[in-house]
Amino acid sequence: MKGAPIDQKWNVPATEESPLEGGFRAEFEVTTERGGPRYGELIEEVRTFMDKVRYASPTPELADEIIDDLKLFNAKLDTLLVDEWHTPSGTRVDLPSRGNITLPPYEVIDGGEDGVTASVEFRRFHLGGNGVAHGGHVAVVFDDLGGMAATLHVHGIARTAYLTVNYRSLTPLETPLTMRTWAERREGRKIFVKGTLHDGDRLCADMEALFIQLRPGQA
Ligand SMILES: CCCCCCCCCCCCCCCC(=O)SCCNC(=O)CCNC(=O)[C@H](O)C(C)(C)COP(=O)(O)OP(=O)(O)OC[C@H]1O[C@@H](n2cnc3c(N)ncnc32)[C@H](O)[C@@H]1OP(=O)(O)O
Repeated sequence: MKGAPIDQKWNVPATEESPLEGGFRAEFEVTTERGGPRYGELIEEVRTFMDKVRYASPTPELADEIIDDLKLFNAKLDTLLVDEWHTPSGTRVDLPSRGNITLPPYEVIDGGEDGVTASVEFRRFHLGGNGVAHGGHVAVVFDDLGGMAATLHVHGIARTAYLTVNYRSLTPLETPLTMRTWAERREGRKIFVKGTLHDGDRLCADMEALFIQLRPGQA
């Protein structure tokens, strides 16, 4: 298990009430093949590049060279752009963070109706200042794994109404941390979710959030 629990039924079939077009898609196409066998490596290489960019101080000549190289890469990808529902990024359940390049990499250790446990590692490019993680990146992971806990709890798509993070101690970079998220209670479409982030026994942050289960076809 890496980006999401594979044993869960993510492939909810489309119905007339919950169509594929318009609103939030009812159907998540879980994939392990899109982007090919080395897609995870591609994402990892991009993350490493961002780590380097965050800390490098290039000469103007090197910046010119890298800009030209990046333009070539971007032109290559331009020939293969698809919509969000058909990209590997976000749907590859076999990869950390479902292969989603925008998320800090996490691996789901356990996930179901009772909650989600994941190992998350903030990269060097997630630096906030003074060697530790930016609080916004911590909140992003709480949002994604809180949303996953809500989704698994109600077997339906939910959106964040609010999310409050308490930063209890510094969150280190390049260190395997444990995040737990779970639905504390449910009132109809309202799912009250809680979460914690630990470095070993030390609590780095905790959160409380409200997710609203979307109605069929709701955006
Ligand atoms: C392929 C692989 C598969 C894999 C696996 C997938 C795994 C999956 C993981 C992904 C996980 C991603 C998780 C990211 C999730 C986002 O980041 S979503 C993006 C951020 N959120 C947004 O953009 C939401 C913007 N807001 C909205 O769209 C709407 O306001 C909402 C939240 C949907 C609610 O609107 P609504 O449905 O019309 O509901 P509404 O009637 O206003 O409110 C319903 C109830 O909630 C209450 N409520 C609403 N908002 C609030 C609030 N802010 N505070 C308090 N109460 C509130 C209302 O008072 C009402 O209460 P009751 O009167 O029923 O008691």
